[in-house]
Amino acid sequence: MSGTTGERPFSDIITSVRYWVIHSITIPALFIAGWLFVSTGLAYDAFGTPRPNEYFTPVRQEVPIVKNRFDAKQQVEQFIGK
Ligand code: HEM
Repeated sequence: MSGTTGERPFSDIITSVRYWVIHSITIPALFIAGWLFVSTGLAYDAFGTPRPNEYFTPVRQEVPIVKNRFDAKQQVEQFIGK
């Protein structure tokens, strides 16, 4: 038939009981997993994002702007006190 890819239509899937048996668990589970990922602080460690109290250190009170593109890695290591 023209105008169809032959896949099961979304309208059929999301009105089926089986879809909701599965996804009434998986959708909230994904939401809660995301919430915990952020609230436990794991996201900071996974992505290396500074925590709110880690932007400045006792030895560096100015904003950590990378100014030399060729020594960027070394500059970042100085900023984080390595
Ligand atoms: C660990 C998480 C998930 C698992 C294990 C899972 C599992 C499944 C399974 C087994 C099906 C086939 C269902 C059926 O034919 O009755 C399905 C389809 C589908 N799921 Fe999930 N699901 C998960 C998360 C999600 C989330 C978060 C969304 C979106 C908010 C989603 C959207 C869909 C859609 C749109 C389909 C239909 C896809 C298609 O056949 O074209 N799923 N999923």
